[in-house]
Formats: sequence, C-alpha cells, structure tokens
Amino acid sequence: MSAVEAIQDPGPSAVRAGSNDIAIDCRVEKIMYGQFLAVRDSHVPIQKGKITGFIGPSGCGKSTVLRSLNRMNDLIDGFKLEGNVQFLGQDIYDKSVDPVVVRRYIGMVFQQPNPFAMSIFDNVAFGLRLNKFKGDVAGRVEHALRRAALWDEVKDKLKASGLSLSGGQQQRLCIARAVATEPTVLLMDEPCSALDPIATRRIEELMLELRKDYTIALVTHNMQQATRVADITAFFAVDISKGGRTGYLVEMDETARVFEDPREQLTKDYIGGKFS
Ligand SMILES: Nc1ncnc2c1ncn2[C@@H]1O[C@H](COP(=O)(O)OP(=O)(O)OP(=O)(O)O)[C@@H](O)[C@H]1O
Repeated sequence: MSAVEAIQDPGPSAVRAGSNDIAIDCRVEKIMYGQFLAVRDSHVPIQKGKITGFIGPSGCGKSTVLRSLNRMNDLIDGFKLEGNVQFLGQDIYDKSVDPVVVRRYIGMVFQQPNPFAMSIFDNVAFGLRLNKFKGDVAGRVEHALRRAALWDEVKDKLKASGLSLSGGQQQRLCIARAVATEPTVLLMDEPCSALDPIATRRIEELMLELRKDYTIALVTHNMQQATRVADITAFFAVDISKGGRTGYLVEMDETARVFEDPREQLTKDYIGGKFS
C-alpha cells in the first residue's frame, strides 16, 4: 500500500453513520516541544457530526491538541507526540501515512483569515490542485463557496484577489478553501478572534450549518461562543504543580453539563470567572 492510500476515503456518510460515533480518537500521553512538556494525559474523543469546543486559560494546550488532530504540528521543530490519534480507526501518525492526505480529510481554519495572494477562485481551488483533483474544479469551487455562504457575494468577481475581501469574507473564503476538498472533519482555531461581532455571528451560524455535513473541533477563548455553538465542551487547564506549565484535559462532556453542572471544582472556578 502506498503512503497516499494509507488513509482510506471515509465516504460522505462517514460523518454520521457507523457503529462507532467517534471521528477522531485522540489519546495524548505527552506532547513535547523540544524539552518542554506542553500537554499531558488527555483523552479527547471527537464525536461525529458534532461541534466540540476546546476552552481553557491561555497556554493550556488547546491549539496544540487541535493541531495534533491533523498533524499540523509536524511542521514545528521539536514537536513530539506520545500517544495515539486515530481517525475513523486509522492511526494518522503511522509512518506510512502522508500528512498531506490526513489534511485532505481533516481540514483546518486558522485564527487570522489567511487567504493566499491569488484570486478568490484559485484560493478555493488550491487544495483540489494540491490533491491532483481530476474532476470539475469550477463546480467544486462554486459548491464550496455556497457551503461557506459566500457565493452570492463573490460570484461576479471570482478573479479578484482573495485579499480584496473584508475580514469576515476572507474567513468564509478560508472555510470554502477548507471544505473544497470535502473533508470529514474541520478544525477551527479561534476562527472569529480577528472578526467584529457581526462577522463573528455569521461564522457561528455557518458552523451550525456546516455541522450537518462535517464534524467540527473548535478552539475558542469565548465561553459564550462555546455555549452558542458547541455540543460538547472540553475544558483544559494548566498544571504548575511540578514547576512547569503543562496543559491537560480537566473534563469533557455535553456543553450544558460542563457549564451548568461541572464535575470539577476547577471547571466551576474557570466558568465562574475566578481565573482566566
Ligand atoms: N511552536 C511552539 N514551540 C514551543 N512551545 C510552544 C509552541 N507552540 C506552543 N507552545 C507552548 O505550548 C503551550 C501550549 O500552547 P497552546 O498555543 O497550545 O495553548 P493555548 O491553550 O492554545 O493558548 P492560547 O489560548 O493562548 O492560544 C504553551 O506553553 C506554549 O507556549
């Protein structure tokens, strides 16, 4: 089997169907950046067809764990994961697996809208070309822009630069770019932090719409955002007991449960604003 074939196409029904309702089963024993222990002992299962929100104080490892779910951290020198990340039962860190293929099925949207300095059309077609897609590129681009609720605003200027759009439009363009390859999972790392409240609301509505077809994992600093969009919430904290600053998962449950009746005192204190 070639490296590219090592991740099997899960097919469109994989998001909701199946006996197992876990899209990504992430078991972190340790995540290191060089000698620094960034995250320890966290089991973070991402359920199919749901939005899982990661919350917690700065430096608790939310982005680190999120980026581990599609091997985005491989690009960082010194990064090392001890543990196991399974996507639909397949080990994404297996030596035979090509990270580019992992990211084709587990797409990512970043904090800062980061369209490439190319046309709106080419931005969305980028991943398709990277993956040597042989089908109807224009059809896929239109479909992705519609899914990202941007088509009506850009259909008459597809050749204009992606950089000419407003911040909120740029973020929707990045979402279109991410969904163009028809991933199974979308990872969103604080996708609204650079946006105004109206653009934020728009992206939140879009996330709820996208949940019908995709599994979503979302890092957010905004607890209200987690209560508005996340079905499941994972709360991380920082352990300073051994002289370091190591993130770990404190609890993970239905969002209503985490916010209204948390199991752990630490979660209560964080949600109650006793620390940030
Ligand atoms: N590329 C890197 N190299 C070294 N250390 C890193 C790197 N990225 C993150 N870290 C460290 O790992 C820890 C977790 O960082 P991470 O960005 O995952 O936390 P976070 O919870 O997402 O924080 P924030 O909410 O501030 O974005 C922090 O102590 C951070 O300084």
